[in-house]
Amino acid sequence: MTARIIDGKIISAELRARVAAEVTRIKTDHGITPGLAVVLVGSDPASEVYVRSKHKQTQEAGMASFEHRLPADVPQAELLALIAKLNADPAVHGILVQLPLPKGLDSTAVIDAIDPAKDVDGLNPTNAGRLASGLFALTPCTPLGCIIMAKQVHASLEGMNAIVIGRSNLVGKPLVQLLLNENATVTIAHSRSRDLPALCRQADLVFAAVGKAEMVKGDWIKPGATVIDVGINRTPSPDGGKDKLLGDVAFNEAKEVVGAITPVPGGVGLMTVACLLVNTVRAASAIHGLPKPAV
Ligand SMILES: Nc1nc2c(c(=O)[nH]1)N[C@@H](CN(C=O)c1ccc(C(=O)N[C@@H](CCC(=O)O)C(=O)O)cc1)CN2
Repeated sequence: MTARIIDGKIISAELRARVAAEVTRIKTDHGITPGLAVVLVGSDPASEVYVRSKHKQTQEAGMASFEHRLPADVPQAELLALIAKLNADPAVHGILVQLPLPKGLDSTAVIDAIDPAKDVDGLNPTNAGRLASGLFALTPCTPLGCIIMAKQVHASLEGMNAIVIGRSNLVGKPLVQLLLNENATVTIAHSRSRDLPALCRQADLVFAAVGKAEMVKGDWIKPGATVIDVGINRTPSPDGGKDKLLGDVAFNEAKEVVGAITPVPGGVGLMTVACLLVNTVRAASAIHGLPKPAV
């Protein structure tokens, strides 16, 4: 069987074009420019790359981008004061604090401080609770991207057996809720699950979000299954060159078995930023009481 490669480059570009069209419409019809504020604390090299990409793509979509950089040793109170300022700023419709935060800062308190209406990461307990209750919520970006990618292969996920490997607040837990909203049958597995390979083999849809390079092997996968690989594991290159990016799935083994699979890089990661733009448009529309946007 030849595996279909689910191309994040193409799907994210299409989504970003739809966001840009929606931004133009909101500006023309309502005179509102959606604005996103991204807060980067410290200088983690991967976070720097992600924040630069967020800034560039926000501007390309026609939105206002506000970047705030703080030193790694910033006092918690100063970070919370910046969040309070952004909560009150009418030009800012979305607030995102890049994670992970440097040691010594309490990320739970920081996320709690973000106005739920501007929480474009969907991590505030109000949004997490609303999502779990089936209400309108801003939803974490990577799980949103996972669902969009799965739906490129299956128009409906209803009744499918899905496994989510990983139970983080950023990916695993919200992804389970989104899959339930799609009427999938969901198993959530984690480091303490017994016989993970056997659980995995029952799934039509595999979402791997464990953060361990190539942990999910080819013989764990049901033939023809769809695999969405959320892992981005930086691994030293054997020849001492640039680090390699590996997913949580052993891609070369898996592609011989699956029906469709996302690559790493070039898969889910690219959807994360595109979905952040979607959430910013949704937040701006909700804050101003505009009709639901077309993205
Ligand atoms: N506040 C948040 N922090 C973090 C999130 C998040 O959703 N909210 N997710 C990740 C990092 N992330 C966005 O912030 C992110 C990850 C990956 C990519 C991406 O484009 N990946 C590329 C490879 C890029 C590379 O070379 O590193 C790909 O997979 O092809 C974008 C954004 C943790 N923090």
